[in-house]
Amino acid sequence: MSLHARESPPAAPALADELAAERAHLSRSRAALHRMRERAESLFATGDKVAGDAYTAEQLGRHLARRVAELADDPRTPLFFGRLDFGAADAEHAGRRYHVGRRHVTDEQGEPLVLDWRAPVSRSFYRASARDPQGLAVRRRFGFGNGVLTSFEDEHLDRGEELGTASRILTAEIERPRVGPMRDIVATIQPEQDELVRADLSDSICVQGAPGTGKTAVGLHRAAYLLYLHRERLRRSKVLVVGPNRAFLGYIAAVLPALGEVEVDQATVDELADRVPVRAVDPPVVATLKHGARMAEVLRRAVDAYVAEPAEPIVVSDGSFRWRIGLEPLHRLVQETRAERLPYAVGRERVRARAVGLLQRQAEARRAESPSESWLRRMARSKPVTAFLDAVWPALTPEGLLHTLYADPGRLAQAAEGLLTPDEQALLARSGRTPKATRWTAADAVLIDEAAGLIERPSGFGHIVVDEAQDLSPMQCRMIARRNEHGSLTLLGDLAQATAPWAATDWRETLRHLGKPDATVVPLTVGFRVPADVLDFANRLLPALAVDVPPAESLRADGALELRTVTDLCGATVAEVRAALAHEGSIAVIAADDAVDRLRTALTSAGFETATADDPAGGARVTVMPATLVKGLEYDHVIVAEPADIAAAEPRGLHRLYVVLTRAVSRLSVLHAKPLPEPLR
Ligand SMILES: Nc1ncnc2c1ncn2[C@@H]1O[C@H](COP(=O)(O)OP(=O)(O)OP(=O)(O)O)[C@@H](O)[C@H]1O
Repeated sequence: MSLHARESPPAAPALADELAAERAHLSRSRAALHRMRERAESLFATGDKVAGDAYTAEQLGRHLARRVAELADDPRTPLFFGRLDFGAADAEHAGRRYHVGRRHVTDEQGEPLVLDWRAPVSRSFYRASARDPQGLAVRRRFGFGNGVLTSFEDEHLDRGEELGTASRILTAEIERPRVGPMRDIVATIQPEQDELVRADLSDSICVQGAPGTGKTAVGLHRAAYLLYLHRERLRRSKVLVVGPNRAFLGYIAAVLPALGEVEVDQATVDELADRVPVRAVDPPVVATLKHGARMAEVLRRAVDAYVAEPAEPIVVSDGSFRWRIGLEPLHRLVQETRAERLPYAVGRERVRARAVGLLQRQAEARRAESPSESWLRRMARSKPVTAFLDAVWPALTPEGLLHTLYADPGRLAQAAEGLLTPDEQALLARSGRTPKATRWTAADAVLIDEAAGLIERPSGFGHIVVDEAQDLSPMQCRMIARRNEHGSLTLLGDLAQATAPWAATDWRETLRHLGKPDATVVPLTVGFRVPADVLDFANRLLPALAVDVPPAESLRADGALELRTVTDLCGATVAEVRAALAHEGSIAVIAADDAVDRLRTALTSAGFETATADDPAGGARVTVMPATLVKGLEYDHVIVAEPADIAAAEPRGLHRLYVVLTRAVSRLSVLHAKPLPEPLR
C-alpha cells in the first residue's frame, strides 16, 4: 500500500515545512487556550460581584471554577492529535480542515483552532475507513514526544489508503513503557471501542473483554463523551464510576480530568454501602449467603412483617371535641397503603396523612369549614395518631431491621420461610445489644443498603460505569441498580477474571440483578496491553477457568516472557528487580498476599525503595503488590513470585493467577520454587 506515513525527521523540505506549520498551529492553539483560561480565571475572580444573590454567586463560582479546571493545559500531553481534511464531496464540510484534540480551542474571533474529540464532526477521525471515508480526503495522525509534535502520518482515504492497526503512531502508543497512573487513549481509540464510547445515553451496555482490551479505557471515555453531550442533564443527575478498590480508583483517577471532566464521582463497591462502619469479617460461607439474591426477598418480607392490622380505634381530642376513627376505616386505610408498595417510611407518612385526612373530613362535616393548617399539624403529631402509627406501621431504620432479624430467630424464621434452610438461618443468627453496638461486616453493610432501599426512596445517578463487574454479588448488583433506576449503565468486566465466591458465570444474570436485563453484551477481543507471548501463556489457564469467553488476540508482537525455576525466591526476586531496573517503566512484584511483607523486606534490605498498593502515583518505580489487589492495574515489567501459592490461596485461585499474569505491558518474569500450577506446565 502506498502511504504517506512520515516520521520525524522528515526527509523532504516540504515535509519539514508541513511539520513546522503544524507546530505553529500547536503554539497558536496553546496560546489561545491560555487566553481562554485567563479569561475564565478573571471571571472567576469577579464572579461574586456580578452575581445577584449568594446562591447565584455560588452557582456561578462553581461553574467558573470548573471551567478554569477544564481549561488546564498539560504541556506533556498533545492539545491535538489528529487532523481531518474533508474532500470536495462532503456537503457540510467540503474543503475544510479541522484539528481534533482534547477540547475545543477557539481563537479571539471564535474560530475553532481545535475541535473537541467528542464533537459530532470528530467522529470521522475514529470511524472513517477506506471503505467508508465519511467525507474525508485525508486523515492525519500526529506523533508526540513530551508534548512536542514530532511526526505525522497521513491516510488518503479517498485513494483507498488505510493504515488501521498498522499505524506506527498507534503502535508506538501501545508499546510505550508504562509509568504511573493510567492515561487516556483519546488519540488512538479504535473503531469498535468508539462505537461503545459513543453509545446513546439511554443505552445500557455490558462489555465482556479479555485482559487489556481497553474496557476501563472505554468506560471512562464513554463517561467523558456522555458528559459532553448531555452536560446539563448529567451535571444534575451526575455520573458515578465504581471500581473494585481504592488502589484501582487511584490508578484511573487522572484519566477523566485529563479529558477535561472534573466532576465525576468515584467509589468502590464497598464505599457505596456506607451507612454503617464495617468492623468485622464474615466467614466465607456466611458472606456468600448474605450476598445471595434470596436475601432480597428475606428482607422484603421482614420489612412487610412490621405492618400490623389495627387493633383499636383512634380517639383524639382537640380540646373542644373528641374525634374517633373506627377500626373498619383504619383497616381499609392500612390495606390501601400496603397495596401501593411504597418505600416503608413513605408508607408510614402516607398512613399518618390518611388518618389525619379522615379526621379532617369529620371536622369539615361537623363545622362546615376546613380546619386550619395548625390544627392538621397538631392532629398529625398527636399522641393517639402517633400511637396508632407505632402499632400498625412502626418507625424502622435499616440497621434496626437487620439487627432485629439477626437477633430474633422467630422473626428471621418468618421472613426466611421456604427461602433459607434452618441451618442457613442459624448462620445469620447474631447478637449485639443495639444496632450501634453491632460489629457489622461488609456483607451486612450491603444488606443494610438493601433495607434502606426498602424503607426510603433512594436517589440515583444519570449514568454509572461499573468496572471489574464480574465480581459483583447479586446483592451488590441490586445496590447499584437502586442508584441507577432512571439512569443507564456501562458494565465492564471479564468473566475469566472473576475471583469472588459469588461471581457470575453469565452476564445475563448480572444484568438482571442490575435491573438492565436487556442491555447489549458486546465483546472486545483486541488486546492492547499484554504481549502475544505473555497472553498465550496466560491463556493456557482459560480451559481450567470454566467460563465461556472469547480469548483476546494481542496487537503486540514485542515483549518478553521468562519462566525461571529458583531455589531462593526472595534472592531471585531481588536479582530480577535489579535487572528490571535497567529498563524504562514501572515494575511490580506480585505475590500471594501473605508473601508480600517478606518480599518487601528482602527488597528493602537490598537497598531498593518500594511503593505500596495505596500509592500508585508515588515516586518509587518498584511496587510490591498482593495478588488480590492488582485487578485492573498494569505495570511495564511484572515479576510473579511463586504462582502456585497464588493459585492455592483461595478457591478461585487460578482465576486470580490469570489476572496476575495479564498485568504485564512489556515483560513478565515468573519465578517459582514449587512446580507451576498444572495448566501452565
Ligand atoms: N485504543 C487504544 N489505544 C492505545 N492504547 C490502548 C487502547 N485501548 C486500550 N489501550 C491501553 O491498553 C491498556 C489496557 O487497557 P484497559 O486497562 O482499559 O484494559 P481492560 O480491558 O480494562 O483490562 P483488564 O481486564 O485487565 O482490567 C491500557 O494501557 C490502555 O491505555
